[in-house]
Amino acid sequence: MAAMTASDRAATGAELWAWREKALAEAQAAGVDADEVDWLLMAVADVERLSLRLGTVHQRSQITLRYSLAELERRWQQRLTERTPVQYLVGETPWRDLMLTVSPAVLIPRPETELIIDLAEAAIARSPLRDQLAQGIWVDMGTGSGAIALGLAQTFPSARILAVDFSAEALAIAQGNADRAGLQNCIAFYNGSWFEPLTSYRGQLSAIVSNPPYIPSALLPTLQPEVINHEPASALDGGDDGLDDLRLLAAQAPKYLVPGGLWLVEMMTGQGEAVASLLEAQGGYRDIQICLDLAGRDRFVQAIYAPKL
Ligand SMILES: C[S@@+](CC[C@H](N)C(=O)[O-])C[C@H]1O[C@@H](n2cnc3c(N)ncnc32)[C@H](O)[C@@H]1O
Repeated sequence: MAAMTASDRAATGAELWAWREKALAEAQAAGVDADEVDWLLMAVADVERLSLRLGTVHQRSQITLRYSLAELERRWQQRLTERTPVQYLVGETPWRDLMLTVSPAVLIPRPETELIIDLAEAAIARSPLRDQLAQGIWVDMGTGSGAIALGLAQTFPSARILAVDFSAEALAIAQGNADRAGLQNCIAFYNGSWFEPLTSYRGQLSAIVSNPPYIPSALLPTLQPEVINHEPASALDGGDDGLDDLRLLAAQAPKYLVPGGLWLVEMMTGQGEAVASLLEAQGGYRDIQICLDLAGRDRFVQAIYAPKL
């Protein structure tokens, strides 16, 4: 980004309003969600959503900017022509009640994933071991931006959370997000492939929670350009049937969970029966449940580790 001069750091309400009108027309023509225009504006300028909706921003004589109008326009054109997700352009995204830093090194945490925290909370509330589990060691496998680890740390303040990712770049973002949320003392970060960095935790984990890559490789080219051209392929590609990583998590978890511990994953709609079958075939799980997302689609599978004695 070019260095900003003092005059770059401010715009009139009328200037921002005119830019917004132009961008809204371009968004409509390009099939981009109109809300993204306001999202970008709010990230750049000291403006409230309501003042944009009501048009009162127009009346303000001077508005402070984080970067210049020219830079705003450059990023907007990048959104339209390169289909760069707006979250990467502004460098952050809301998730639950958190604001998370994101970069192209991490998957943009999705709204549907927010539910995994509520499912974990409900599963622990139902467990006869609830106090023990809630104070135990939890893992977010494939933490990316750290979204799930942070959500778990907020929900289970007495738990110790481990966040694993094989991308060192992703872990740096996740660590920054833990600092930003004041949760850095609750979460330990591990760089490595799935259980590899956790061998010292065998038999000790209260819960394994994960949103692993689950998209069948052949489907990757059919994803929206925002996803396939910008988000890390290593966060998406689940191998031939999409189940490579889910299979590994189902097979390895019994070595790490305490009896009564929770196994909870997100998967692609339509994979519920296959994932439940993996767990049944493994033999060490009970209470296997396919859970729906808010749109009513199978999106999560949970189970309790119950070793055969
Ligand atoms: C679908 S993304 C989920 C990111 C984040 N948990 C979320 O829900 O937004 C999957 C994550 O798994 C990580 N990952 C992929 N393969 C891995 C492996 N073998 N070991 C550890 N992490 C892996 C990717 O780097 C990515 O961050």
